[in-house]
Amino acid sequence: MEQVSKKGCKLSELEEKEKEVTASVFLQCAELIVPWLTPLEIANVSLTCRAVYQICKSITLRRSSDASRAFENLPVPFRNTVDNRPYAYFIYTHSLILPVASECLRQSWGSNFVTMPNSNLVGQLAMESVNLVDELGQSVSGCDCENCGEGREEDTSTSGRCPCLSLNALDVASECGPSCSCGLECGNRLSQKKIAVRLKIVRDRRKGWGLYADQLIQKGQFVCEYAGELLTTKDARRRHQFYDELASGGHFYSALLVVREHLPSGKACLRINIDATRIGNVARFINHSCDGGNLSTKLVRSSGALFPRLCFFALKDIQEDEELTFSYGEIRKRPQGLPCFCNSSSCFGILPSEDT
Ligand SMILES: C[S@@+](CC[C@H](N)C(=O)[O-])C[C@H]1O[C@@H](n2cnc3c(N)ncnc32)[C@H](O)[C@@H]1O
Repeated sequence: MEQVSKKGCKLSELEEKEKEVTASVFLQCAELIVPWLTPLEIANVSLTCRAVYQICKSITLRRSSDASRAFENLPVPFRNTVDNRPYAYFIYTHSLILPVASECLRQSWGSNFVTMPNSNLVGQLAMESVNLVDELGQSVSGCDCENCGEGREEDTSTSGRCPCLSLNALDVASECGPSCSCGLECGNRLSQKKIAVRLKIVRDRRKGWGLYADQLIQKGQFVCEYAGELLTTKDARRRHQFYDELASGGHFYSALLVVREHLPSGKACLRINIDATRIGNVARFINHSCDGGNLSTKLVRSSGALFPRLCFFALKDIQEDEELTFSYGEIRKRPQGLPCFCNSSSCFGILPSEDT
């Protein structure tokens, strides 16, 4: 005989309702939690039940439709026609950051809700607070002009030009920065804005993922910055060794780049180690080409910022569907280095490598 509760509902109906509410709360929690999981964790929880499987599936789909997690103005999709990997997993940052401890490495990706991509990256704030200051603690070398970007290329006289523009040198460009009175909308902050060209990340059987143009990119156009963790040389050497071991086992792609800025004295250089392997942006997918590729690199210093940033520009007009590449370097220290599949007529057969 069915029992009747105080409100007159049959107990089995109440139990059913309770189950429905519990299931709906459980699924809402899953929607919130799954975007924070790694691909392996997602694969494991997707086995829980059909509803969680569906959530995991739609999050995987959202991840593969935009590597930039809506941080950039335009989505950067993954395209794979060679195997069943839907996307590559990494944490997104749009700029250089100080190293983040492994236990802090979580970022929501693929959620239905809009999240601030870098809001959980503790290294970000620390990096932004590293600025050049004078003896009184005031930020140095900033400008307080209006229309900073005017006369960028044409005007060679320095009168009336933004002082930040006048600092442009052959191998280091200069932009307005943290110590200037202008904001992000300033015309002299080209490389600090979000990516303005359509890109996609395409899978290759031998090279792994690669970055491709998804529209015509004109010669000279800014493409993206090489963003990632800024490491000390000691840490870079340690990670390099670790990545080499992983790469020798196959299917591991490291994105640790060493940049050297030659100082005016000519006797020393500033060494910058950027590791985009765990935390980076779309530039971490740019493959090497022995012929120099179609991208040029330039160090860009923002006024008042301590470190210059490595930025990529189109070396020539780049057609839609063309792979974006640059040269990783000239030195091949290890004859048994990783094989190169750049396919250029000047291919050396092995990727550049040097002692870090
Ligand atoms: C910065 S990552 C580039 C993205 C990488 N392909 C991926 O799937 O993540 C650098 C690594 O990609 C691979 N790679 C880059 N250029 C290559 C080339 N021309 N031939 C073969 N492998 C290449 C190497 O494993 C290299 O260590």
